[in-house]
Amino acid sequence: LDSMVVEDGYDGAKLGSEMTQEFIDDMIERFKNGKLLAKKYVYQIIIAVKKIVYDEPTMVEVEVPEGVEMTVCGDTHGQYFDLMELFRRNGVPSDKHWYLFNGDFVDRGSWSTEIALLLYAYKWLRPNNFFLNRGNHETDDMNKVYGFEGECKAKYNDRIFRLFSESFSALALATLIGSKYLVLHGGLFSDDKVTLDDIRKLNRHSQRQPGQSGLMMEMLWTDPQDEPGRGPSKRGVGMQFGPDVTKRFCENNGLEAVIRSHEVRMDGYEVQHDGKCITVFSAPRYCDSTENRGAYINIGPDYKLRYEQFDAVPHPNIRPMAYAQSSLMSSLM
Ligand SMILES: O=C(O)c1nn[nH]c1-c1ccccc1
Ligand SMILES: [Mn+2]
Ligand SMILES: [Mn+2]
Ligand SMILES: [Mn+2]
Repeated sequence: LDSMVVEDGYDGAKLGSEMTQEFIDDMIERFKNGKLLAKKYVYQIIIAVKKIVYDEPTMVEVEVPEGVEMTVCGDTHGQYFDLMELFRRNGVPSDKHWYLFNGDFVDRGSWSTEIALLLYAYKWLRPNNFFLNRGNHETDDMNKVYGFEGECKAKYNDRIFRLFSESFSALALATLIGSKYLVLHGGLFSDDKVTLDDIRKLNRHSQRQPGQSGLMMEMLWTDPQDEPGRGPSKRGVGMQFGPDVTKRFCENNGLEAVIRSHEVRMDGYEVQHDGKCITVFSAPRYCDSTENRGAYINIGPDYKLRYEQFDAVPHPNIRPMAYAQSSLMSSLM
């Protein structure tokens, strides 16, 4: 890395051995204007964040101290200009304004590298008050089909995609807020006996991709259903869990609720299962087609959940999945 030089003509801020707010501010403007980062800096950012997140527990545990507000965001799916709107409405990450992004940062929207690099830059700058959960779109199979792999190759190169892929495998799978709210991308389990300790003890590094079964797959893929019990997944992967499953899990683990994402909601969020299963989704006008709002959840030291909604903003005329490799091409590669 040290021997790598910044390409000629790069007119952005310099990055030294540590991330700075100044670099982030410059990066935000560059991305708004359709510019890229120097590849050397992209390598540095991903490598630094992979190291940070690799050493985090599979379930990160965080309290909200006095004077701090924690915002939980759901899927952003490469919708960079809508993420800018969220930060404009709700405030940017700072020492007093902590953020947790609950997976599916990339794919679908065509500014996935911009979102991934911005979230990673914040994680590097503020490792203890900026949090990232893995989603089912932080996986190779989804990135090949839904645009992130193609976007990395189009804007940067294949090595950068492979570095992102390794960093995605290192991400935490859940975040426990105030011992009250378990935040994870998909949802609960086919086995009633799963406890927070099982999640803590899960060695996420032994399996880079979630596969078709097991705790990691279920945490990234399952969905709530209104009917009691469990049902088949509509996605062909995972399963669906009813209000009784959520009630038992919360009782067994001393939780007030499970906060998850993974599904679009017309209001940007939905409270289900008698208030014990909350979906939050932060990609308004999803894929430029669904007329949904976006939402995020603000949590203060009182641990009350405050829901806020926001609307999509105009973006440059690049369609969703503009860089997705055609399925034929990617199957031939
Ligand atoms: O791309 C999405 O909308 C999405 N977000 N989470 N999971 C999916 C998904 C899963 C399987 C097939 C298509 C989309
Ligand atoms: Mn606000
Ligand atoms: Mn999603
Ligand atoms: Mn998802």
